[in-house]
Amino acid sequence: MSASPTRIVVTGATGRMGEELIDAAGDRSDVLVTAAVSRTPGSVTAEAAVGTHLAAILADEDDVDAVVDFTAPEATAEYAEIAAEHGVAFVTGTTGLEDHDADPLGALDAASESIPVLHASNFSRGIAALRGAVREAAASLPGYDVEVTETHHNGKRDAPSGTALTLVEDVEAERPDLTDRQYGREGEQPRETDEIGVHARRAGDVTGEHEVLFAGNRETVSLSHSAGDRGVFAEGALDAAVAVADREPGRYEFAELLQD
Ligand SMILES: NC(=O)C1=CN([C@@H]2O[C@H](COP(=O)(O)OP(=O)(O)OC[C@H]3O[C@@H](n4cnc5c(N)ncnc54)[C@H](O)[C@@H]3O)[C@@H](O)[C@H]2O)C=CC1
Ligand SMILES: O=C(O)C1=N[C@H](C(=O)O)C[C@H](O)C1
Repeated sequence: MSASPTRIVVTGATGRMGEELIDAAGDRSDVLVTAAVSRTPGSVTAEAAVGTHLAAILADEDDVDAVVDFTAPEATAEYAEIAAEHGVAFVTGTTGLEDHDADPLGALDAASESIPVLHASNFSRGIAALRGAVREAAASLPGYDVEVTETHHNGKRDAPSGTALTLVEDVEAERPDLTDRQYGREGEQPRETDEIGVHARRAGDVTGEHEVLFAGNRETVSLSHSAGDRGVFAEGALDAAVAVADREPGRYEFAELLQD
């Protein structure tokens, strides 16, 4: 007999990722969307309870295992706290959390004292593999210039992307000499050796592209990833929800779950 499905609540349910999560969950037997939370109008396709407030939904719904959240930093801060109050695991892919007034990163840390919490700037397995390759290249190409470029659809709110910032951190971990993040360039600005360039492009309906370029010693190495559609992220987030729902309270990493 198969195990019972992980019961999830999707926030931001009428957003691009919310819709994708509900679609992807509909094709799986290991997750069940029991409720959808949306503060903006739109139709929710799941046969699930629909509400505007996560707290009310969690008070009404029994046996929810995890909240899966792709919204906005202020919402993620609020929802993490509510999930913790109800003892429900919290999986979020929201980006732009750094230096935000609502302190979403602090809220995730606080919530992780009582529930499992997993935040990933990118839930694609391809990006998890790219990160490993980037760390390896950064370690074995000392002194090379590094430039990170991302391209996303014109509806994206934050820049640079959360994934680009994660890739920059991966490079910096191996290259402590790169202390100056250079977000775009203009005017007279010759490149300094301690710079790591970070560039964001917004155009049309591009799902998400990332490139890390290493250049030096008369050669270039380019490591890149392109997401074909948002289902890639939705699948990874649902895998994460299934994997962490029953774990001990704490912070979890997407890459570590892929190794289990
Ligand atoms: N980690 C990953 O793999 C991925 C992360 N993302 C991130 O997920 C987030 C959402 O992306 P999309 O779905 O494209 O955005 P979207 O704009 O299509 O949807 C956002 C949803 O959040 C809701 N929302 C926004 N502000 C809110 C608030 N203050 N309170 C309650 N609900 C609120 C909106 O009503 C909407 O339903 C972004 O931060 C994006 O960067 C997107 C794709 C993949
Ligand atoms: O907003 C998006 O669309 C995406 N956001 C994430 C990010 O900021 O890195 C992940 C993915 O690239 C799509």
